[in-house]
Amino acid sequence: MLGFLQAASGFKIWRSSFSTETPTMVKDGTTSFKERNPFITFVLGGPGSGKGTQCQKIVETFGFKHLSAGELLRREIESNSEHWSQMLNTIKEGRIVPSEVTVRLIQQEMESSDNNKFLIDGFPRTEENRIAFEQLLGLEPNVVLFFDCPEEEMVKRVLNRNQGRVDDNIDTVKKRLKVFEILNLPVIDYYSKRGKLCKINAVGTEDEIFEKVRPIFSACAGK
Ligand SMILES: Nc1ncnc2c1ncn2[C@@H]1O[C@H](COP(=O)(O)OP(=O)(O)OP(=O)(O)O)[C@@H](O)[C@H]1O
Ligand SMILES: O=c1ccn([C@@H]2O[C@H](COP(=O)(O)O)[C@@H](O)[C@H]2O)c(=O)[nH]1
Ligand SMILES: [Mg+2]
Repeated sequence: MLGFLQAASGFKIWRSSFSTETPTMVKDGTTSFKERNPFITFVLGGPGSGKGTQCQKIVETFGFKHLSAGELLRREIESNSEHWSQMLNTIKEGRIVPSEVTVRLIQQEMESSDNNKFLIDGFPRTEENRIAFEQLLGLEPNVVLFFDCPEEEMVKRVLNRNQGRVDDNIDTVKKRLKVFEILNLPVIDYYSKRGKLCKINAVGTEDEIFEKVRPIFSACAGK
């Protein structure tokens, strides 16, 4: 099944053109990002579960830097960067972009930020993503939020979103849900076993859900 999900994107050819250099290596005496001891939150959940909406509220209340992996990829496509057409096709098909690309984009944003508290929204999508991030940056998340939402509600929210996203249509949403179940749930399960998962019932108003999120960060931010 995993083979089926990844086979059709020509990933092997695409992947081979990325450098394997470890980007966190200390160069010219500068300190590595890891030494900044950043506070990292991964924000997970199916398509339309409300990750972006809740991240916005966390930013406003607790001053985190919000990095949406999907948004970083969409920005790359819009700027016609290398491999933009493969990325666009991958997103249209609801498949997952190779880890090298996504980790590099996230790492660049983190390293260039003055903020040291990060919300990484919609990443890692796969066990391979997770391992790539942890190995390349030498870091693990402090907390993992999981917005748990019924499929029917997620489909309704995505189809009502109206932001012009190429993947907000019923065919792609069905594929994204399948990819979420097969590739992302194992990541959630991994962090659950590591005692890092905060599972939040994502049904209710945006404010009601934020009241479940707030205590997770209040403890460390004193708010
Ligand atoms: N609690 C809620 N109740 C109803 N609608 C919501 C709620 N939270 C978010 N929405 C709406 O649902 C849509 C999807 O929310 P959002 O973009 O935050 O989800 P997401 O998890 O980031 O999705 P994706 O993975 O597709 O980026 C948006 O139009 C948003 O306004
Ligand atoms: O780590 C990631 C994150 C996202 N993608 C691709 O982007 C779309 C949209 O992501 P959203 O989080 O819903 O904005 C997703 O369906 C994937 O195709 C990815 O490949 N890797
Ligand atoms: Mg989102």
